[in-house]
Amino acid sequence: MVEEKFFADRERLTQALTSECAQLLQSGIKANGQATFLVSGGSTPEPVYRALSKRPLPWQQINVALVDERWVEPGESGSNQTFISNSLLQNDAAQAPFLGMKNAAENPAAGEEACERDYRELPAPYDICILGMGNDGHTASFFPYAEGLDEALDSESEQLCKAITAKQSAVTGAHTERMTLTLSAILQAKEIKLLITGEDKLKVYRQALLGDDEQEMPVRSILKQGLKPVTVYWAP
Ligand SMILES: O=C(O)[C@H](O)[C@@H](O)[C@H](O)[C@H](O)COP(=O)(O)O
Repeated sequence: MVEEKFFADRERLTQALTSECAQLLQSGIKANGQATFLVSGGSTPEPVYRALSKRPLPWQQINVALVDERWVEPGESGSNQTFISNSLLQNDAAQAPFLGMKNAAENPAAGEEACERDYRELPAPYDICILGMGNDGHTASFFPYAEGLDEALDSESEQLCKAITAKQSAVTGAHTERMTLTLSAILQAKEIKLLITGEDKLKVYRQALLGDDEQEMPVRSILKQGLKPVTVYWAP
């Protein structure tokens, strides 16, 4: 259940995805009085967030929440909370309620319970979940062979948030301690949108489609789950 939307350039991808998200959030609000928008960090979705922030939507009724986070304080390098504040939560969207993952605990494992409590308050099913993918085949904070990955990928788990210790790599840098939504939380989204750009990531994506080992390429857990449709957005 993977639909591919491939574009000639990034501008067109941004325009199309921005309009789709705006429409989906509006229909969520129409149906339920509010909507939930799950957002990933990363450079790929940034233009979409910036464009969406200028859309005159009823942002007070749109709950924005993180898909994953590095265990750093807001304002420090790598903070997805800060990235989302600076990209999406600007202009009209500055009024949107926001839920982050980083809390006062010393590390993600110690912060997992409090994070779980916070996310239980988030209205579900979620309207949209935006995911990215790294060249190592990770998505959210599902990193290859990470500690906590098996539990995070258990689609029958009732847990929404999971602490992850990634293996240090060029992709993680120093930020190996993470919090992530679990696969079962992501599958509570009505729309899962995986954003990738460039030829290298296209190759990684195609390679992910060919195999089954989720530890090796955890993005497979999203692409191969067969429970919820996933749309892959790509531009060169
Ligand atoms: O916080 C993050 O970095 C993410 O949530 C992560 O999963 C991201 O989506 C990919 O690493 C792709 O990142 P780029 O879009 O920067 O390539």
